[in-house]
Amino acid sequence: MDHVIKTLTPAARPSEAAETTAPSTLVRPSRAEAEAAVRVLIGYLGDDPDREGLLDTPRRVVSAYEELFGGYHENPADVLDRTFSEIGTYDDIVLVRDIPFNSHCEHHMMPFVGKAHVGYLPVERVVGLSKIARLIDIFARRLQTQERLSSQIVTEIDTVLKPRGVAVMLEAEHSCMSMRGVQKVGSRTITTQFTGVFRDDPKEQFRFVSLVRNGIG
Ligand SMILES: Nc1nc2c(ncn2[C@@H]2O[C@H](COP(=O)(O)OP(=O)(O)OP(=O)(O)O)[C@@H](O)[C@H]2O)c(=O)[nH]1
Ligand SMILES: [Zn+2]
Repeated sequence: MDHVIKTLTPAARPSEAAETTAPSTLVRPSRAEAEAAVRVLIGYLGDDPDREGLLDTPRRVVSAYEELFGGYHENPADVLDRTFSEIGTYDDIVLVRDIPFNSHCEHHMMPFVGKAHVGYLPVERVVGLSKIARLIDIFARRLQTQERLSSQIVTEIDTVLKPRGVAVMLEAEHSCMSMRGVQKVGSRTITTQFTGVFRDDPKEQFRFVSLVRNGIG
């Protein structure tokens, strides 16, 4: 399975956007408990957590995880709350392509790394281009599936900007498939999700894919 092309069913619901945010009833373990868990893992692997080289490792691992999974503590709507209306009569596609991202699959907690391409058809207002990349990072820095990451990006842009349509394509390599398990180095998974005009009009969908692939629609 070298290339998997998946077109998800339409209309990811707005509630899905919050799906990977920890429910408020969940008691968050302390940092000391998280570091102790890393010590247990080191011991389970067969090494000595008290040897010099590993003494500081639990602290480092928890700090790294706080950074890699910082998306749980950020609100995607905040990123998109600033929009601009001085766009003249522009109403055609805005497409940001080749946005690098890295995330972690929720099944193995191993990285999947790739590129995102995001387009939308604005209605009167546009969002700062960098905010699209920031939005991707907020959702990517959580435990994810590539499918849900795709749908969350689309749903958030659709909900906040209310454009004529949103299109997203993610292409990524999953290290749980390359470094372990089935060990298929170089296989890429492609997911797409469309709303509005991109979902309903095959010509617009084709134009998005052409712009992503060739830079011309
Ligand atoms: N659909 C989907 N699957 C994913 C994603 N990330 C990882 N997976 C898959 O999640 C599946 C988990 O399958 P399991 O059989 O429960 O776990 P496993 O025994 O470790 O499976 P293998 O990876 O085949 O060794 C694997 O097939 C992974 O390839 C993702 O983003 N989307
Ligand atoms: Zn995995």
